Amino acid sequence: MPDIHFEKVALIGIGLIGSSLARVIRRVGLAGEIAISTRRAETLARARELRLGDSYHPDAAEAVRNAELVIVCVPVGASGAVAADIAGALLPGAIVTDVGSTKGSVISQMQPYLPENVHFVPGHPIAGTEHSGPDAGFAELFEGRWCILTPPEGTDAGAVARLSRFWEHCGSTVDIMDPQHHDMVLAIVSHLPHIIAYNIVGTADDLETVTKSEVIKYSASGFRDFTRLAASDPTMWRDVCLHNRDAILEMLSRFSEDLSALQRAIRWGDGDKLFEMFTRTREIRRSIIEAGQEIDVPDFGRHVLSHPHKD
Ligand SMILES: NC(=O)C1=CN([C@@H]2O[C@H](COP(=O)(O)OP(=O)(O)OC[C@H]3O[C@@H](n4cnc5c(N)ncnc54)[C@H](O)[C@@H]3O)[C@@H](O)[C@H]2O)C=CC1
Ligand SMILES: O=C(O)C(=O)Cc1ccc(O)cc1
Repeated sequence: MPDIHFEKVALIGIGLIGSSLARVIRRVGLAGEIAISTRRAETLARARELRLGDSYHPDAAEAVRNAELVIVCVPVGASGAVAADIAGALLPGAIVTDVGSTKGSVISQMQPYLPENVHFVPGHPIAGTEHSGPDAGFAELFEGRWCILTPPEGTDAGAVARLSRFWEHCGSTVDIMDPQHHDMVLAIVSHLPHIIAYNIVGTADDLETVTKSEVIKYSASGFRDFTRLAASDPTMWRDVCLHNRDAILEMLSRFSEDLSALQRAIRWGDGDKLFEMFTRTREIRRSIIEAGQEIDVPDFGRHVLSHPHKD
């Protein structure tokens, strides 16, 4: 039995992250009841077929009624609308959290709606795949991963501790961070790589001199890695770009400057510069592996490619 237990947990949004949470909450025994709500009737029906929860609600406010823990698992652009929907039905003393990839924007969208008598502790599991929808989730997703919490100043320490313990039972290690800092860090380590992947795959697709079938046929593992990221959910990544705009633009402008320097070194045949740079970056990879962070995305969800998800 875990040392933390919620009588009722409500999951709003039941895609990759929401359904992974439902599975691990059930497996570990973190809740007496799992209530699920999501926007589309088909997705809710699929969650029911998969037996992800104990109750299913087209209306998010119904799902959160009497829930001690509410986890909002929707694309970041929808978090304000969800907060508006659930605000009037929240249990006094409940913990309200989310899993969004951006934090500053989620806080500014949700906080104005939330009553004073709930504990708002925004969160972000640094764990995911390129798949989406309720079929894509798996209970092990959060194992050995970080989860960042960004509680606003003055948040009740007991609520932060309870939510931290919850994520630890899901297999994660928790870090507490300022939301602005979170958004800057994630812009470089997660958002930019996805944007670069979308861009390079788009560039390859637009080429006139190289055919699409050649791109597919000869794609070496480097290009394949980009195609995995570029297959990620368009709604989710549109929202990330729109909702972490400043940090992403800052990182993109640094990236462009460095790319220009690289371009110049190639144009002028400056082998020393190229060698120096490629040697420096190699060290980062080595440090990641030494820190035990080099975990390939597991194959658990791959079969869902045959179940295209429409959300
Ligand atoms: N996919 C990933 O690798 C990761 C995603 N995240 C974050 O988790 C959140 C959810 O992402 P995924 O589970 O991957 O997305 P998903 O596309 O698999 O699932 C999203 C869910 O939200 C529901 N939804 C969309 N708009 C809604 C609305 N207005 N009201 C109620 N439900 C709504 C959809 O029906 C679906 O059930 C996003 O904020 C994303 O930034 C965080 C870490 C990793
Ligand atoms: O699939 C991958 O490689 C990811 O990077 C998953 C991911 C996507 C978004 C997040 O906010 C956190 C993790």
